[in-house]
Amino acid sequence: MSLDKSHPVAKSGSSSSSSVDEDTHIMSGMGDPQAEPTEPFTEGNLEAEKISPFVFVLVSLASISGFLFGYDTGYVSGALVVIKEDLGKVLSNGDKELITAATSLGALLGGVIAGALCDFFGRKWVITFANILFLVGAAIQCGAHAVWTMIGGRFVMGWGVGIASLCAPLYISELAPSRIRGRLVVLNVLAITGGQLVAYGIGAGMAHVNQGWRILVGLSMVPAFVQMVIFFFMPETPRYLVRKNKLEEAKAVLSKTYCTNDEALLDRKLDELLLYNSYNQSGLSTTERAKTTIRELYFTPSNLRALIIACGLQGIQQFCGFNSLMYFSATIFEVVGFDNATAVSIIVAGTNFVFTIVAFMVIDRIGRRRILLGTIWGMSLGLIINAIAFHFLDKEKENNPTHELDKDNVSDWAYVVLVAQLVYVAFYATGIGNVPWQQSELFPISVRGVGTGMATATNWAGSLVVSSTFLTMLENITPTGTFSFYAGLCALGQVFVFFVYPETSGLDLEQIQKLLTGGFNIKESVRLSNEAKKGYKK
Ligand SMILES: O[C@H]1[C@H](O)[C@@H](O)[C@H](O)[C@@H](O)[C@H]1O
Repeated sequence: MSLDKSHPVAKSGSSSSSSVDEDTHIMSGMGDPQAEPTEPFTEGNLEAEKISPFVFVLVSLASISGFLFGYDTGYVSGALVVIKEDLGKVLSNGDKELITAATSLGALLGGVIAGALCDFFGRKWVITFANILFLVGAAIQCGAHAVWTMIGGRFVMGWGVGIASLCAPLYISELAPSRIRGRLVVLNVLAITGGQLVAYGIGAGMAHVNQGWRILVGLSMVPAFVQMVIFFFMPETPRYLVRKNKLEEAKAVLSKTYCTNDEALLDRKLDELLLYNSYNQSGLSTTERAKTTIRELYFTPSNLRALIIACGLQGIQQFCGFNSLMYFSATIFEVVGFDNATAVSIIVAGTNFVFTIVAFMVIDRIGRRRILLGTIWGMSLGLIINAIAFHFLDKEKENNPTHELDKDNVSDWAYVVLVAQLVYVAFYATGIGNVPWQQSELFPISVRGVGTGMATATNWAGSLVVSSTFLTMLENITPTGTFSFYAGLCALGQVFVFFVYPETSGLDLEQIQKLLTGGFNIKESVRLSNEAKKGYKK
């Protein structure tokens, strides 16, 4: 198979002057570092061909991982309320925190190693493995009669959540045709937010059922089992197969994901994948491989840029404080005086879900960067209004200490809190709630596993910090102080996105990695993205 030098990816000397080649590709098989960001896709390119419905089937099945991520992080808030003395004693706040945090901690550890596992065993087998962890974790919890058994079960499940949170979007983005890659990854986030919503709903339904929380946990085993069985029959991604030098298998998967049997087009795509995805580390010991990969991640400037963007976006997603709402919204609404706080918190989860659908519809058309720049400021706005409303609520309470007990007379400021939080959630779900999960597209295959592992770990570390400090912050610096603090962090996030996040929508994975050579290349990325979109068939 010959390398087609006229192909945009292989061609050099295009118009981008910003893409000077300062990067040195350490490993062999990494493609021509002199190559510039590429031309838009046109006729005669596989990316311009029709997309097979088969892709949607594969992606939907992979998104069961997202559903489990959402369900397993979501059911805890409902379960904690109804466990009562089922674990041998009344749960203290400390017990509740440990039960909640055990999953985030497991996910943090799972996220760190998930990328390396994916590179070693293949994407599909790691997703299968995550399901085993989901099943074992759920079984331990269902049979738990002591707090520490429950914590152990949540911890095992957390490993599954962390691994799946990296592996499912990685699988999807490596399989997806460029023009709809963003949407397909959002489909997984839609499954996450859907899983959270379902968990809240079932949790509310189980609220008065004796030992109902065991059913709530046990139900999570159904999708885990189904996905585990199905994944035995799923294909690997073409990019992973190329990496493993299984070219015929890669070509067979490509011909299924695009509606074409055109050998020339398929070969051309394979050439392009080979240029960027074949990665020869044979002959190196495991330690040498690890060292080389880490060196390549940190010392190749384009990879370091990818890492800064990926970790930065995941950091913003968590440190904007969203999960404190996700986990504690019922508590907040109870404090501001709503009678049916759990029902109100379902509205928060529902808004998160609905606006992820909005993201699904616009992420490839409008683009990741523009969506983020158009939404993060709205999160700050929602948080500031929230902070102001809490200020006046506190004033009202000072003036009328018995007001809190008067459930029939909810203050107007409580409604302002509700609306402000919904505004915040809507902006979050349209943008930063899903864009960071596009992380795989930033890294070349040689460091994709480790790079996305670091970014996923940043996400779970952020989630752990925010959820374990939120209640203390409310107490020590008041709700007004807490929400103002998060509003400030969102503003910093907006600045970060403006300066370092290039537009990646419509670009091929291989184009993006080229783009990050020589700088963040924001202007060039916007130009390439616009041209790529023009080149697609209607
Ligand atoms: O993308 C998801 C989604 O936004 C969830 O609602 C949130 O709980 C997760 O932390 C996040 O990673």
